[in-house]
Amino acid sequence: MLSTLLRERSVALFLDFDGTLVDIAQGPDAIMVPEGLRDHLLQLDAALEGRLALVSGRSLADLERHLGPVPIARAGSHGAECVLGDGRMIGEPPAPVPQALKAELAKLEEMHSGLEIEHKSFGIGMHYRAAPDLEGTIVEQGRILASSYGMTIKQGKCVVELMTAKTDKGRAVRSFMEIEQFAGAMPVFVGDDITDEDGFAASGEFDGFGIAVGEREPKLARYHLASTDAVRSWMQL
Ligand SMILES: O=P(O)(O)OC[C@H]1O[C@H](O[C@H]2O[C@H](CO)[C@@H](O)[C@H](O)[C@H]2O)[C@H](O)[C@@H](O)[C@@H]1O
Repeated sequence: MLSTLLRERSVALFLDFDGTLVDIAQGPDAIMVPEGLRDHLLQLDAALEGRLALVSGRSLADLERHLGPVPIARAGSHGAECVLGDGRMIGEPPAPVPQALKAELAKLEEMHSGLEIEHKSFGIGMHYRAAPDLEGTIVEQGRILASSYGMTIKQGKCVVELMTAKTDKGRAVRSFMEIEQFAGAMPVFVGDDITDEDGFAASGEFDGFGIAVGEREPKLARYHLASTDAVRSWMQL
């Protein structure tokens, strides 16, 4: 339990969003945010003296759309945008998504029924959860587009993402750990997807560890929680 850990160590807690705090749904906008989650996060942040950070593949604007304003540290777009609880930004924001790419993706979406394009502040999500057979095609198209537009490609659960910045969740953890309020604490990163492995690895660099959530076989996590419900129970203070 987190409460036991907090009695022993000064902890910096990094929480992924989709698949960790909220259940995976059919599309990016179909998620159901559990009642009381925002208040629970605020309580946790207070108990951790500001050393809680959300680290999501979603943009910060999208996180806020689902959670409401959350004055806690958070990283969006896989670490491309990091802010502290008081709104101070860490680093520079990356480049926006090129218009020409948006136009190509609109055509691709028309061609493939079941493909959903998610427009994010600094990236694009190509979702194929509604048509899993499209995986090969979408991965291939993603590689071609990433190379033509000089973008970084990432794969997650039924999604191929193109990012304008070379970034990952490990970079977000390192950025926060350099800030005074996080420095010296033991990072614990909780996440369910492949992209969370970078967060697990970075936590290890600071003598911390990762906790994998759900059914995916993790590579670098030390512990495991079965579901988002289990995560929320583990986080009870
Ligand atoms: O890092 P996360 O907070 O876990 O965000 C990762 C991606 O999550 C979202 O996509 C995933 O969740 C959707 C809703 O449950 C699901 O339909 C989709 O198949 C998943 O890949 C989000 O839409 C992406 O932008 C995030 O990068």
